Amino acid sequence: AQSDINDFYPEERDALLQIRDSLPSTADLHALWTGPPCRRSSSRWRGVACEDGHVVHLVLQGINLTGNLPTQFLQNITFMTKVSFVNNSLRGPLPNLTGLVRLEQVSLSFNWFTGSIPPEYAALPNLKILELEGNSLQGRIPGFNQSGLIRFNASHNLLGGRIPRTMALERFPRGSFDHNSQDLCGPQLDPCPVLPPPTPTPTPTPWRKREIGVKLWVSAVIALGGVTMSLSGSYIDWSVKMKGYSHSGSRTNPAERTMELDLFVKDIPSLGLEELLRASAEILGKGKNSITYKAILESGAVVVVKRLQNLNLDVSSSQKDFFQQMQLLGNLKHHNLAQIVSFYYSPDQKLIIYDYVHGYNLFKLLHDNRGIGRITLDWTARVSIIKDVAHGLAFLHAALPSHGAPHGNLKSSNVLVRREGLNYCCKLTDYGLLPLLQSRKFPESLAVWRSPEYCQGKPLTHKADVYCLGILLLEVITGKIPDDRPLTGDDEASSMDDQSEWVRSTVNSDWLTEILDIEIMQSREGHSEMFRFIDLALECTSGLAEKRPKMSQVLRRIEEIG
Ligand SMILES: Nc1ncnc2c1ncn2[C@@H]1O[C@H](COP(=O)(O)OP(=O)(O)OP(=O)(O)O)[C@@H](O)[C@H]1O
Repeated sequence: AQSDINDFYPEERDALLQIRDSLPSTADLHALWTGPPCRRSSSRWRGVACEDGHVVHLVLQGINLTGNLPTQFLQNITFMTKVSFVNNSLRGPLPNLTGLVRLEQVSLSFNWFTGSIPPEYAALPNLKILELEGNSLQGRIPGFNQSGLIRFNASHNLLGGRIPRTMALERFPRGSFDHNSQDLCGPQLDPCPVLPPPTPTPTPTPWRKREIGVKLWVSAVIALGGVTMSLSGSYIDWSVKMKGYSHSGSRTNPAERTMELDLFVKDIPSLGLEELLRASAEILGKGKNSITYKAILESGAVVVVKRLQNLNLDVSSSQKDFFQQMQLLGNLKHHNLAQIVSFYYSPDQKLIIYDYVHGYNLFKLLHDNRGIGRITLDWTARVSIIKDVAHGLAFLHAALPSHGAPHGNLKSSNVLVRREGLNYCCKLTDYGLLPLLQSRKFPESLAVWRSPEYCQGKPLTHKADVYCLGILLLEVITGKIPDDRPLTGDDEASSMDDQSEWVRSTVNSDWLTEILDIEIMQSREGHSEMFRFIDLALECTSGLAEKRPKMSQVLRRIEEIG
């Protein structure tokens, strides 16, 4: 009989070591994956499970595993039944799974995988769960028809064409397929066209070669170019995303493309739309109403492009309203706002182009990587962040007095934090879009839609932003993530379902110091300020909008405290 130590298969270990040795992550796999992966039916390796000395599960989720998965590495782990790399930063093609006949679960969602879904995935005889959502996969969906398939999700990719009409795939709802290319079709989404689309005639001059008179003044971001260029090699093809409207967007007319856009940054260097389309881009985030890209232009300049989606379903505003709103927002200048550089409108596409802010968003700074290896955010930094946020919001309130909620989407992921030496500088983004999104269709997609008054069907005022600021203050002080469960969307039910419960449970503690984020609790100074901020946050999150202070008062109090 083999001893325990030898009771594993070296080729399986070697395969796992390829990951350990080639992909950085926040889990220290070098320290955690030593010795044999399996001891009969147990494993000490993080994320690995074994049976009879064979590796059967590999589950590495949310550890920021970064880079290209070695494509063939799984081939030698022939007893594998479950593989999951959900919520990492893996790039390149999906792994080869040919011959892994025991596989029951393949979960690769929320990464940056590109290329197509390999047809051999449809030949895995025992597949029960396939999760691929939230990548950048292209091409057609293969004809999955495994009778045991109980979960399938390929949404939020760039897939196109006809969804194969198999019994297995027809069992899955719209949500398994939506947010892909416009031409992905089938009974689960929009029906496919009966006739093949006509060949375009005559063949137009390639759009890249057209004279496009669009100019964007981007010198403000050129200064950041050097920093971001160092990230080269990890970008998806931005022009693929944009071709959605350049080619298939039949309603886009050439005159519109050559129209001069309004520009909000005054410096001289110019840029055509052509160059924007050629820029390589990386997806920064996908929300219910938008996808946000970081685009690196040929000049090295970096911009952020927010592509608003679903507005044609929701928007009550016309092109004129969109232009007016963008003119208003683009002309706002404040050092605590991410500057809008320009915008683009076509019937199918609405783009807002911002200055790129080099740094992290506040959500990441507060919550990512808690535990070993985390860089803590001390109290001084938090006070300076709170002040910047309050200045940015107070400016918006003064500049847009007639707007319901001038920011409308204040939350920690929309606070961009740049480190400047020992100091932090924050810029608010995603502001001013409420008038363009007047629908209850996606009730969780704007922060003000979680305020008590909205949930009770009442109109939104500046006080809804104050409410969001109160939530943000509590998040900064307690380190707790605000309740983000989707609302029901049904007025009566959702009136009970705003974030008030989260506020109460967050501050409801017998020992006041227990509510402080552990990272600031240990600081020797500042406790009385922390509690004064909590008092202010509670006033800001009052269930009654009229009881909340005005933003100008909030700013004054923050200045007094800090
Ligand atoms: N101007 C910018 N500069 C740098 N990073 C940005 C900029 N704008 C947005 N980002 C980053 O892109 C991410 C995605 O933005 P996006 O607004 O789509 O996401 P979100 O905040 O998660 O969702 P929502 O659509 O509800 O605001 C943000 O979390 C932020 O970190």
